[in-house]
Amino acid sequence: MAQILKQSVKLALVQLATTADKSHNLSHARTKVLEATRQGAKIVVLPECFNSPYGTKYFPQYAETLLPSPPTREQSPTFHALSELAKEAGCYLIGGSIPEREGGDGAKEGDKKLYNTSLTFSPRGELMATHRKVHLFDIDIPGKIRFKESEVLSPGNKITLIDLPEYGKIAVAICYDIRFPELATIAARKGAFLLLYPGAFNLTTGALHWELQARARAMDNQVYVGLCSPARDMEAEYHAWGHSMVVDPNAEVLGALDEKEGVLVQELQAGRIEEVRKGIPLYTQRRFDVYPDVSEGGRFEE
Ligand SMILES: NC(=O)CCC(=O)C(=O)O
Repeated sequence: MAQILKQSVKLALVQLATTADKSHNLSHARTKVLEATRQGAKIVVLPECFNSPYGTKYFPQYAETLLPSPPTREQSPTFHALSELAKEAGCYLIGGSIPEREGGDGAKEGDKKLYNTSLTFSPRGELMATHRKVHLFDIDIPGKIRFKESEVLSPGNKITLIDLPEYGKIAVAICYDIRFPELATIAARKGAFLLLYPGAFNLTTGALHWELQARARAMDNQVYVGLCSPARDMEAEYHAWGHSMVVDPNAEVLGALDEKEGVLVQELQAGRIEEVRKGIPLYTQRRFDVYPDVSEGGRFEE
């Protein structure tokens, strides 16, 4: 039987120090992505909101229009920067996420919906997939943190699975999406070898849940998981947790950063998923006579 990960591959997570200056963020991302590919990475991930500060008041200010695709350079400088960078670096580039403003002529500019959106480009610079964050980050922990993405953002409506022909399928979702295991399970059961989450947890939930979520999604589904955060900036309004990490199909942390800027490069081994699944054969032990098979559902188109 064909392996789920067809050949071993180096994955890089770029824990970028982001600023309020979009063009600086884009050129700095370029430097770091090229640093990753010089170390042999073929799949490179940027963090959630990698080209802007993270915060509801910033989303409208930094939003770019992506549709109809391809956008002009004026509509989306980030689309073009990522496309050119993927080509220059010769890697699959998961462009973290950016605030997106709905395109088209319909609504007035100020009424157009905003999304938190991730773009994935091929090594030829072609757009392969778009993921709009499905589960918006709305939490309120008294005395600690209140954040309501839904005050300005609209949710996406699909699961994003991407076929990288030489390696196999990956799934991309964004940060808070990781808390919803159904999404991960559906993607894994549809054949993903790797679940990627550009994300920006915070200092309250980060310590408690960041690694736990990553390892849980890996353990439940016996796949690789990568979480890519921005570096922490205590001068910014939102303090990201950092600690970007790669977890293997047996839920072991293969590598992790601290809170500072850094590039984590980790090899994902072909055959490792099968080895783990052979030892603990969840895949043949499910009881769909007792509970439903969630992977029979799932929406893949917006
Ligand atoms: N940007 C986010 O979605 C943050 C999610 C988060 O911090 C959490 O605890 O979940």
